Amino acid sequence: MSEQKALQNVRQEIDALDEKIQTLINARTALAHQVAEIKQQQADQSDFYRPEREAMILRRVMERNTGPLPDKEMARLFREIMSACLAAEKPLSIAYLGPEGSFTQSAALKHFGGSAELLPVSTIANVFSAVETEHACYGVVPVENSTEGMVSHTLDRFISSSLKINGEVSLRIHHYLLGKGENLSDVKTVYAHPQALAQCRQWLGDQLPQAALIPLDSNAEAARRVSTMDETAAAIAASNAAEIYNLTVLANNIEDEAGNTTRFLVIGRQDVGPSGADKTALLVSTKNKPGALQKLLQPLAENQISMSRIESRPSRKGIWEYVFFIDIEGHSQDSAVADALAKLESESSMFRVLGAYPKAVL
Ligand SMILES: C=C(O[C@@H]1C=C(C(=O)O)C=C[C@H]1O)C(=O)O
Repeated sequence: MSEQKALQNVRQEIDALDEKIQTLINARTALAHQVAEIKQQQADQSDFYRPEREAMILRRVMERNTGPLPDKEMARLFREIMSACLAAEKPLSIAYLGPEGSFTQSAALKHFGGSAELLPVSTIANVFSAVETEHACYGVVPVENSTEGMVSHTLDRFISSSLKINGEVSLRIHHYLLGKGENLSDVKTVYAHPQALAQCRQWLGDQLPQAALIPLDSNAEAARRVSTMDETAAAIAASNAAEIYNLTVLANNIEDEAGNTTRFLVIGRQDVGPSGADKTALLVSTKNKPGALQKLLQPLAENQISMSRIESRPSRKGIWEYVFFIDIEGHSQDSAVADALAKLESESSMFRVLGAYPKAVL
């Protein structure tokens, strides 16, 4: 058989498979439609978007995958199929810390897929407000970076908000230096979010020791601003900002830490059920007396629940009063967790479950 003929045969097989895949995707969409109809009839009008169900589906896709397509790639495709199925029933609007081209946009896309309607919002506080006022179904905000630690604006906003944490997204962060010219040596001023400036501190010190470093609200805002300036200005931003704002890449992967990762939270108004691999976030405060924090955390140790993070923030109610943000493994409805939380609540002066949600899958 000639090579040409062999190629033709394989392509015919691909075409036949594509047809089957397409039929199956439409059959799946029809089933998702049935689910939506049942949900519509229910008295409590339960939420159309179910993060725990989606997480379980994606984990199962990865578990049963035998390749040759890698697990993550396969899960990404299913992420898109679910995104499209859901959008056919109820388009989800997602407010995120913009502007367009921000890392938070990439996180929102990674979590909700390409069929969600993404709404850029200018501050973290406004992402919360957009969801609180029901202008958006969900919101996405950064919460911590592996190099620079927590994003305090996000934690603080939870103190005054009744929104829940409905999910998390983990995103590997690569920073790019974007400018108008061709040469790094022309750059005299670098604009970026303070976190990005901090994450690239060493590189900037080595490569651009004379440059002025100007903090702005976001990296995408820095890229937008630099697009209106001359070749002496540069921005630190994500690679997609280069296309959006028509800038050239002067240097890539300029972050100091090789594993630089940011964690984002999905915020919403619903309570999410257990998915089998979950986290619970708590907001607690305790009386300011010796040993109080230790006593507060005792029930977690007794129930063998691991705490993955604890942050303290001023309560803003009185000076030297603090609240604690605590992340634990497991879902607040799991019996060992529920038991520990009941004890923890009785030891605290303020106690709230900020959310129980599936661990990031992708
Ligand atoms: C179909 C459902 O609703 C939504 C769509 C899903 C899907 O396409 O698989 C999964 C969970 C929900 O976000 C469901 O609840 O099962």
